[in-house]
Amino acid sequence: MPDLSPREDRDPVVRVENLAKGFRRRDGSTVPAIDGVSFDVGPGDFLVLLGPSGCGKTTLLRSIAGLETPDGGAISFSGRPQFSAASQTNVPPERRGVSMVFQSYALWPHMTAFRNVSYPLESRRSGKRSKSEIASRVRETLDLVGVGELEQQYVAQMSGGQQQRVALARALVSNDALVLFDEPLSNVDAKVREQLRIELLSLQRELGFAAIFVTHDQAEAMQLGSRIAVLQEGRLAQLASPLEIYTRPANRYVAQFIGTMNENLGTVTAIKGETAEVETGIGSLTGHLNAESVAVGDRVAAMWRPESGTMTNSDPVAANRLRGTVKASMFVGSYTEQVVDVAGQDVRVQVPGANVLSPGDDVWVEISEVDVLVMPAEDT
Ligand SMILES: Nc1ncnc2c1ncn2[C@@H]1O[C@H](COP(=O)(O)OP(=O)(O)OP(=O)(O)O)[C@@H](O)[C@H]1O
Repeated sequence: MPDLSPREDRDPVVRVENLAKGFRRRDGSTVPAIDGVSFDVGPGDFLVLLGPSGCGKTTLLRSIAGLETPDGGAISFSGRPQFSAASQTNVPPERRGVSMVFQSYALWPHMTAFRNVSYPLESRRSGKRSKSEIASRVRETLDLVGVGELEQQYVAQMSGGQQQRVALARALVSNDALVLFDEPLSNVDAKVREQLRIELLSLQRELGFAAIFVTHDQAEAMQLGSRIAVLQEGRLAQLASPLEIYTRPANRYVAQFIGTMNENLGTVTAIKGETAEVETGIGSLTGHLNAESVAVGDRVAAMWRPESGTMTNSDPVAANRLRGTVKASMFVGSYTEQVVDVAGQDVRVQVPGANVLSPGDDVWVEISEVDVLVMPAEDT
């Protein structure tokens, strides 16, 4: 098994430098699937690669695994080069010492859970173990992921959730420092998915491996990631903690992709330090300026989260107040979703608990200045 222990303390588990990969289309043009991406993954990190279909997540993950050969840049694991366009290094996947969990499980359906999980240990040339050592390691891992009692069952006879647990056991059995996940939970039903996320996180904390996890589901990314890399057409739009991505999205694309946002387009009428006043179709909104390059007269988007709005029918006090009429009011359990017509545009407000209003009610919506982000309009 390749030694992934860091050569020097400062070497991350994974370093990706200026990676690029293009695919040739039939018409001869090239799609830049990854376009100059760089990041580090430290020990115990859980990095989520997030973005819509076609943004390059899978190509990036497969390049790290060695299943795809990039055109440019470099990849190293704990200081050891795995790929380098400059020095023409390209370590084959089976010698990189990483495990991968796929959306399709990629198990052998007519083999037992035990055989599926023991295979990586038997097939790795270095670090040969005895049969009984392998058997006890396989049983321990199957127990760890909660399918110990299914060890002699054929994979074809298992539910999707059970199969994905076996696939997880197969990835964890070699105890690699890095485990890669390619949308592993998208084929299991919502309840099982939720449960597997919680278990995956506690397993990752317990075992201490670094994880890179691809998903297009932003809620999954928020739940799992210690950091999230949002990809936009092969480039890194933002790499930050879930909290930072949610509260301080780098641009309009990230803001629109993560959670729900009210977005009001308008023109900047005044700038004071980091605060900008924007004249929008629903009135004047003041908020935090997200980019230095914005000037008075520029076209921008004023963006705010539904949960940042409050509703009142008495005189409002916040800097941003909008007068509107309730269009719909839906109790969804922990909050009530209000859709309010303000000057012909819908705004969404989430208020805690049950607070159902009648359509046609006149209301004020208030949003504090710190909760409104002002971003360049073209930044999508
Ligand atoms: N083998 C290939 N040949 C040609 N183009 C490809 C190939 N693989 C990927 N692409 C293109 O590269 C871009 C990135 O694809 P990739 O599969 O990495 O995206 P993704 O974000 O993982 O999408 P999804 O969530 O749909 O899997 C897309 O435009 C895709 O069409």
